[in-house]
Amino acid sequence: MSESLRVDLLVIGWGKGGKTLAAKAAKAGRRVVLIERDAAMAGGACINVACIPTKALVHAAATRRPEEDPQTYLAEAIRNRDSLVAKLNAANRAMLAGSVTVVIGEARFVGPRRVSVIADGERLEVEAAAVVVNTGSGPRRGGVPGADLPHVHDSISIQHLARLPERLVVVGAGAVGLEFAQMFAEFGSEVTLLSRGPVLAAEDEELRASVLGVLADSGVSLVEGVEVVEVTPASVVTTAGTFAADAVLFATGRVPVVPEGLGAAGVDVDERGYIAVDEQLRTSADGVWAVGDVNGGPQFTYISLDDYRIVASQLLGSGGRRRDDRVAVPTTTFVTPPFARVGLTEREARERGLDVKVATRDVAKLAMMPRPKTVGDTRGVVKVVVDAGSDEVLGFAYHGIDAQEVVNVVALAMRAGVSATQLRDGIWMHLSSTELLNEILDFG
Ligand SMILES: Cc1cc2nc3c(=O)[nH]c(=O)nc-3n(C[C@H](O)[C@H](O)[C@H](O)COP(=O)(O)OP(=O)(O)OC[C@H]3O[C@@H](n4cnc5c(N)ncnc54)[C@H](O)[C@@H]3O)c2cc1C
Ligand SMILES: NC(=O)c1ccc[n+]([C@@H]2O[C@H](COP(=O)([O-])OP(=O)(O)OC[C@H]3O[C@@H](n4cnc5c(N)ncnc54)[C@H](O)[C@@H]3O)[C@@H](O)[C@H]2O)c1
Repeated sequence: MSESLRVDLLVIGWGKGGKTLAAKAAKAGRRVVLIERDAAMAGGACINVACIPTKALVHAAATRRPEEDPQTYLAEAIRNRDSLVAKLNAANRAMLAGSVTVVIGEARFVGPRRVSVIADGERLEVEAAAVVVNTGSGPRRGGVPGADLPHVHDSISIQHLARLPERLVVVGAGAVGLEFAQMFAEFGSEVTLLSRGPVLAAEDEELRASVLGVLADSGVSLVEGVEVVEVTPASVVTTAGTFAADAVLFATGRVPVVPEGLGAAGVDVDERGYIAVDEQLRTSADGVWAVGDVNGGPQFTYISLDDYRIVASQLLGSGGRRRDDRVAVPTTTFVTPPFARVGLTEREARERGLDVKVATRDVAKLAMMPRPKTVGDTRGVVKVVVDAGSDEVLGFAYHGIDAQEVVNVVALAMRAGVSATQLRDGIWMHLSSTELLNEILDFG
């Protein structure tokens, strides 16, 4: 049997941007269908397999006491993570229940704004006035011999290991590589991190050294400037020698996940295979938008959420919001302690010929921010780059506790035109990590 539906909005994929849009549009009285291909992915990657489960494991690893048995501890951490994910997954289902028609099955375009899906053994066709593609990205697997051996993992499968590997080799040192390398070292594995080029190459040297220092202290052996040649059942063969491994993680970036039938829908992709969009996230097909990782923008949950705002402004509002409205977007890599940045590095600022004032401090030496001392983690370094003429904060990088919070304050200041002096003279709660701004920005 086959059924056909005509609705106002069809969302393909249960990602952050799409689910938020589906809920808002339904609340505004629109008829909305959301199609998700995997029942276990209710709520999308972030809550089920990416941000949240990995940060739960990072926290568990960082708080393991040396006397705790690594195998038992990992098993417990995985159980706790599973229980958290199950709760979030259920909450996400509940959020759309009763307002959005959710269909579980793989969506495939069969024409302009027309999609076909097999759900519960039946074929359903959905035609919509507006279609939003939110199908995400998937891990890029290593294209070397042996990369499909059973002990070779991506960022999802490595989270479900039955036993902690004695020796783990991590290939790729982006956010995933850094977070997992340190996490597994702290769980008790012997970890080797292999990187093609220098790790955190875009960062100023003080920050790079600080992050690499904590990785080394956690027991991660870093090898830079190396290419993987082959994976064997017990090793990773590289241009810099052979590394023993009973598990291997490929953390070598992401590839787009696009629905089949983009041609039938008139939706173009770019040279990397991501759906091509303009500054309002419109695709080449009228009435079709792409949000989240699949549109080739920065791959963060909060960017997918901002993509939602851009599409919502067109479908439910006055249509003004654009991608190029984004200013001072912060990032955080969740090593322990975390490393956050917003804006320019000193090197970038100087390369642009800007006249800058720069301050760098070790967290341990910040007299006006006692919080790290009270929680027993004084690792890290903080650096700020200020325009000497305008007093504008050009860049801020902080490796230390609460970095993911402090960077948001600085990012907001940069967006709102709050000067470095105003940030320095801010009345910041004692004890908070924000207090570091009172000290680091005091150039006097
Ligand atoms: C290990 C890891 C850790 C991360 N940590 C962070 C972090 O700490 N902070 C952060 O901001 N970002 C983090 N990210 C990035 C973040 O997870 C992604 O940017 C974000 O989840 C992308 O969401 P999205 O909106 O693109 O869609 P997704 O959440 O990827 O959802 C896409 C959905 O579409 C479904 N789908 C695909 N094709 C079809 C189809 N044809 N039909 C129906 N459904 C389909 C998929 O099953 C999936 O559920 C992390 C990523 C990884 C891999
Ligand atoms: N804390 C966070 O916000 C967070 C955490 C994890 C992931 N993410 C997001 O997920 C995405 C994916 O992360 P990722 O770390 O997989 O990707 P990435 O693109 O950040 O890093 C991949 C690294 O692997 C290297 N590489 C690629 N192919 C290689 C090969 N064959 N051999 C050796 N090295 C190779 C690349 O040069 C790069 O340094 C990122 O875009 C990131 O934004 C965010």
